[in-house]
Amino acid sequence: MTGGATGNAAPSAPSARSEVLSLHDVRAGYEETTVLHGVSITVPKGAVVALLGANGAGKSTLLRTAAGLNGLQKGRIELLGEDVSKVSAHRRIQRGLCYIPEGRGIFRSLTVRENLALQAEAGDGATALERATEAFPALSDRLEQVAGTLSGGQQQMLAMSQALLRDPAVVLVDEASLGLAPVIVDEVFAFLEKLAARGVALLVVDQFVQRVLQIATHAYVLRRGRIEYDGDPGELLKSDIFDSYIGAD
Ligand SMILES: Nc1ncnc2c1ncn2[C@@H]1O[C@H](COP(=O)(O)OP(=O)(O)OP(=O)(O)O)[C@@H](O)[C@H]1O
Repeated sequence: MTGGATGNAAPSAPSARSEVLSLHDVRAGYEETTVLHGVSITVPKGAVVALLGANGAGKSTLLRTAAGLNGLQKGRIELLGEDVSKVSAHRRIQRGLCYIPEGRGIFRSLTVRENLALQAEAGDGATALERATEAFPALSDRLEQVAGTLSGGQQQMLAMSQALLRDPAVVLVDEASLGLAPVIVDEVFAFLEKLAARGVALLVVDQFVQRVLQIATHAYVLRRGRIEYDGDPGELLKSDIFDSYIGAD
C-alpha cells in the first residue's frame, strides 16, 4: 500500500520473504480487555517502521504482543517467515527479535557489567561488554556501578546495548527517548539510524513523532487498537490523520 487510511481488517496473505516481522489480524490485550482489534502490520527487512498513535491507542501493547509478552487472543505473528504465535518470548529473542521496553527494562539493582552479562548469550559476556562499551563509551567507566544509579541517558544506553548482541533481525523500541535531555535524545536517534544502516529492521514507538518520521521508511497510526494509517511517512505528515490523532511534537 502506498499511503492512506485503512481499516486494515482483511486477513493478510502469507508473508513474502522480505518480511522480518509481521502481525496478521492480531487481537490481543490483557485478561478480559481487548486492546488490539484485528491489527496487521509488516516490518520488511532493513525498514524503519514508525508506529504512532495517541496515548492509550495500543502501541506498547502491540510491541509487547509481538515480543511474546502479551497473550494473543486471535491472529498470527511471523518472525523471519516462521509462525511464532505460540513461541515464548525468550525463544523469539533467540530467533532474532530484540525488544527494548519503555522504562528501559534493565535490572536496576545489578551493575552495568552484570546487566550486560545477562543480556548476552550464555558464555558470551565478554563480547557483550566489548560491543556495548564500543558503542557507548560512557558505559565503560561505569561497569561496576549499580544500574539504578546511572543517569536516565546512561540507563537507556545500557538498555539499547542489547540490540548489539545476538545480531537481531528486528528491534522493537518503545519510547527510548522518554524523559531524556535533548542531547541524549540525539544520541538515541543516532543509534537507531546506525542500527538501520547495518540492515537491522526497526519498529519504533516514540513521543518525538516528527523525528521518528524523519528516519522512518513506513508509518502506521494506531487508533483505539485499529490501524488508521498504513503508508508513507511523508504523506502522513500532510494528512488529516496526523493533525487529528498525533499533532505536533
Ligand atoms: N497491564 C495492563 N492491564 C490492563 N490494561 C492495560 C495494561 N497495560 C495497558 N493497558 C490498557 O491498554 C490500553 C493500551 O495501552 P498501551 O500502553 O498499549 O497504549 P500506548 O499507545 O502505548 O499508550 P501511551 O502512548 O500512553 O504509552 C490502554 O487503555 C491501557 O489502559
